[in-house]
Amino acid sequence: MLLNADDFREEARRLLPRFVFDYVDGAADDGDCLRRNRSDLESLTLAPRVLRDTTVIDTSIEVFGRQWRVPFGIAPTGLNGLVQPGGDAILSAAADRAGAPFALSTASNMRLEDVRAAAPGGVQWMQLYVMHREMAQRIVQRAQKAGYQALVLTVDVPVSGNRELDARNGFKMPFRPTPKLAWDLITHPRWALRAARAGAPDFANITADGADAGSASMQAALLARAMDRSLVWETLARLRDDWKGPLLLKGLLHPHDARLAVEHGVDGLIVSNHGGRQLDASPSAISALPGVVAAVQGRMPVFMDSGIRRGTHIAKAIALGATGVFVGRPVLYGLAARGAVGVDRVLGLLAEELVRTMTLLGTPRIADLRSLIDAPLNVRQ
Ligand SMILES: Cc1cc2nc3c(=O)[nH]c(=O)nc-3n(C[C@H](O)[C@H](O)[C@H](O)COP(=O)(O)O)c2cc1C
Ligand SMILES: CCCCCCC(=O)C(=O)O
Repeated sequence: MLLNADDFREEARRLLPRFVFDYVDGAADDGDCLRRNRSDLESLTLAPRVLRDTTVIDTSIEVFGRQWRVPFGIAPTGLNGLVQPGGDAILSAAADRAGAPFALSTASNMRLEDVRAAAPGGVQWMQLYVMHREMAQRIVQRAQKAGYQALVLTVDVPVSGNRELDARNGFKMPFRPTPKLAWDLITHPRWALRAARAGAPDFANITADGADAGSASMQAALLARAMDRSLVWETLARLRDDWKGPLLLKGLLHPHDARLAVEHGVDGLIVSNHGGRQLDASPSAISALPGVVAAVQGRMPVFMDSGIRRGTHIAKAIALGATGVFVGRPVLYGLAARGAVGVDRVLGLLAEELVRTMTLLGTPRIADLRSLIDAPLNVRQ
């Protein structure tokens, strides 16, 4: 039975070729940070209040003038077309149905304009990787024109994390079958057939860029996660000018960086260690959250991702000051397991678990969760 995010993970493991599952599920080096994300979330406790009216539970929040029905959204993940062709359109539409935001990765296999069209009424944010400044500028312009409401600059990938599982699996694009990969495909015929019908996925936002050969070298750069490492706080000003809507930084963990973000006119933060896929020595995102929240002093919303698998995890992050959270792998497990229905179910499970948690805690509104931290409750920091 598929009763929680971990069940969907096992189903995804069964249905996806090994190299795809490992790409989605894997982490950097030894997976220490990945495990820490989860165990730190698990070790926190929330002491419930009793005899409070919880007849109606309201999980909605308002972010940048838009109402979210739930305080969580779908994090940007690249190469979703590998999990299922058209993955980003499916995820985006599912987020919209759940009243949640969707963040599209620069490394999508679909053009950002097409993903936007899949859920024109939804909250959609565009994630930016800067391999090349002019190309990034064009992506920003296209995202603005297509109607993305916020821009998320990912700042924790100056270089790729060390993904040994991918190396062992010979996972690289363009896809060149080796005997090991061929066996992987033969033993997962449903996935292989669907992928063969759809054709080899590429980085559609880069190929759609139009700038002559920009494409080939930029695709290679993105594949290698070879970003522009000369990007610094001072050069953020250009992006700040180009993008007219809210600008968020994703991948911050240090309170001092949070203060710099405030000084540089950033509108929001996503405290994240990339789901443990970058620096394996990083602190868990949940343990870094209170320091960032304190540094920001309410001057902008602070979101968190990395390790969220349960409604209780969402409640804990909010109790520690997060405006809301994002989930990465769980929705990809849902997509792999049952397509759109699976994504709906994973989002639905998280929402149901959150409602149950809020009822058990005696906190009918999201703001009540936030005040848990100031109350004499057992919330460890
Ligand atoms: C398969 C995969 C691809 C990812 N691709 C991107 C990406 O293109 N851009 C980005 O900013 N973060 C990317 N991330 C990181 C996620 O946005 C997010 O930080 C992370 O998945 C959160 O951790 P969780 O998977 O434990 O929820 C990726 C994560 C995964 C699992
Ligand atoms: C193989 C290149 C994928 C692009 C970047 C995806 C990503 O950020 C990740 O964590 O993986």
